[in-house]
Amino acid sequence: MGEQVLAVIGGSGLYEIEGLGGAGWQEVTTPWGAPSDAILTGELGGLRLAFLPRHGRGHVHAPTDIPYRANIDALKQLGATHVLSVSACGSFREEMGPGHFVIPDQFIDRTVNREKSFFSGGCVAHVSMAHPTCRALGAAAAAAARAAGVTVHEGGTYLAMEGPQFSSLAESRMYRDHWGCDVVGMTNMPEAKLAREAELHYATVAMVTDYDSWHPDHGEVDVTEIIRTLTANSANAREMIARMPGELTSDCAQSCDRALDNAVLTAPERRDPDLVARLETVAGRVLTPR
Ligand SMILES: CSC[C@H]1O[C@H](OP(=O)(O)O)[C@H](O)[C@@H]1O
Ligand SMILES: Nc1ncnc2[nH]cnc12
Repeated sequence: MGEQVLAVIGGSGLYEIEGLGGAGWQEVTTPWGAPSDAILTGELGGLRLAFLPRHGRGHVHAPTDIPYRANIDALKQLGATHVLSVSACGSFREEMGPGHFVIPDQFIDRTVNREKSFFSGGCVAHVSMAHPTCRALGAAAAAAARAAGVTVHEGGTYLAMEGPQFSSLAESRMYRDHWGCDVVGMTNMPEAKLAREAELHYATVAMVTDYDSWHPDHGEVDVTEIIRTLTANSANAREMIARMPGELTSDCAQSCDRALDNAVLTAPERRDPDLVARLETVAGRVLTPR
């Protein structure tokens, strides 16, 4: 069992974290372009940690424009084995109120305008997304958040929408009443798909900021309201992250780290050498004879 390295992708409202030993911002280049920002690395309670602000410091990337592939590649280059996504979300459930954290175990991907795979013609691969999150990592995050005093809901379906506009009332009702979704956000797809392709353990902490627009007692989503809740959520997220070293285990029963076993269909002699070279970080384990 190699060393576990935790990557945290911070969402809206979480652009840096404090308390890392030997902290420094590292510029990382990737064959998929530049990541969202430099990556803050350091040590926390004996655990190596890498923190990447998904929208960049100062919130410069819109959900559609986030360089999702570069982010995952860069984190893996830095040795990440686990990726904990920390994201703001709207809630479709009365009981999942603003300030609560939800640990989804399913996603519905309604995004349409993003690069969703590292693989393509010249090296085709199909990984399973039946269980898109790492249960062990999600449970560790749930325990850390509860220890930080947060109300946590384990399990649920995250609807990933393209944005940047919020949902219409009809969409909000459809996601909630007909599709059975629990929370909505704009960024966890294709992030979760790419983490799976890169054989990383991935889980999301979806921090509720609002009731989207379906709730009869709450008005439509309002960004000012969201930001007010985001500030409190971000403080709780920092408390949760500080407790992750005590909760992270190597107990994954889903073999997230072997997701590419039997996934690559392109015959070795038909593979595009340039693409194979670009895939070295994410898929070198199965593509490059060692
Ligand atoms: C600030 S409201 C909308 C914005 O917040 C979420 O971002 P993230 O998932 O990175 O926390 C949501 O997905 C939207 O991008
Ligand atoms: N209601 C909502 N819809 C999409 N993304 C969100 N992020 C925070 N609240 C959201």
